[in-house]
Amino acid sequence: MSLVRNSCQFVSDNSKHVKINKEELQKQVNEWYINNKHKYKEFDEYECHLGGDEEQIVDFLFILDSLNFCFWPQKDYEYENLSSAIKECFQKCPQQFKAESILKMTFEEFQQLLFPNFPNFPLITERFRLLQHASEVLMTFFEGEFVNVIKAAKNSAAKLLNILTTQFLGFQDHAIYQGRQTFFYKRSQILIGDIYAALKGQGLGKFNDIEILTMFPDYRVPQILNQLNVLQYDEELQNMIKNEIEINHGSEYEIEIRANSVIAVELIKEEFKKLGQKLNSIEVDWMLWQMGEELRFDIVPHHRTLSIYY
Ligand SMILES: Nc1nc2c(c(CN[C@H]3C=C[C@H](O)[C@@H]3O)cn2[C@@H]2O[C@H](COP(=O)(O)O)[C@@H](O)[C@H]2O)c(=O)[nH]1
Repeated sequence: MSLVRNSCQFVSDNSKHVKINKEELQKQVNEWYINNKHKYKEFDEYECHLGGDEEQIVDFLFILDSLNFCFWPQKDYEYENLSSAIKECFQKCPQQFKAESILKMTFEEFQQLLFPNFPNFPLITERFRLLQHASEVLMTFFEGEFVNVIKAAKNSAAKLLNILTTQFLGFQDHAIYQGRQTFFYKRSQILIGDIYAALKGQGLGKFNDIEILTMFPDYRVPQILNQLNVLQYDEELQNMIKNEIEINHGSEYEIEIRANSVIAVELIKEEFKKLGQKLNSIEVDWMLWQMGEELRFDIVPHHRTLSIYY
């Protein structure tokens, strides 16, 4: 995706607080390659829980990835908890998350469905607002069906990304760095990646240009890259993260962390290619995200930014 790659490259070339250690990166890729770390776990969690109905699976992913952000402020509730809660709703009553039903849903019903034990879950009112907004867009432009958004993209990931980031406010994940627009598009790209992975590139999951997606700049992948010294932070930034001091959305720190994560994954992909292992950026992402998840209690803390984008 040239918007994301090109704008993140500019940030990486001009970063003051974050540096990519290319030697460390090469060393890591060789280690991962030898230990087959790039054979990431296939994500087939969806089918076994949603009976393989592809429309229901993409509806589930649209809801999930409209809400898939900022879990860190709340202990004992992570991505997996949200994924399971939404899946349970779909198993009990798939109509509940159709756009028409969401527009009739009260905030209390929403909170009870997805965050029953956390009435004050971080950004919970934002999550409800984003879901209602997305439902209004589906009703207004896509006859209330997310599957019509996918069909409008005609098997192009680039087209689907463009529709998601132009029609849905919640997916407009970009920032301004030294006056320039910098694109990340984390949740819209992860939504496309999830549709592709869950449907194994078939049917509604068939994209002729899936390789245009970049990694999904969240807070877990930079965390593992920092732990492995692939991403090096200046002392001030490293101390803020070590002391779990919040970093503002849109700050140079935050943008440089996210943009250098995007570029580091591109460089990792190139190193794998030199070893004869062709991977898409999303496959490198999944490998790193799973590593970060597994090690999350034993590695340096991740950066803490309150955001609806990741
Ligand atoms: N870069 C990247 N970020 C990802 C994911 C996922 C999970 N997705 C896969 C898993 C199964 C499905 O097949 C999905 O493909 C969640 N996140 C982000 O992490 C953060 C959540 O972390 P914690 O607080 O520990 O739950 C939060 O920002 C969330 O948005 C990914 O894959 N890549």
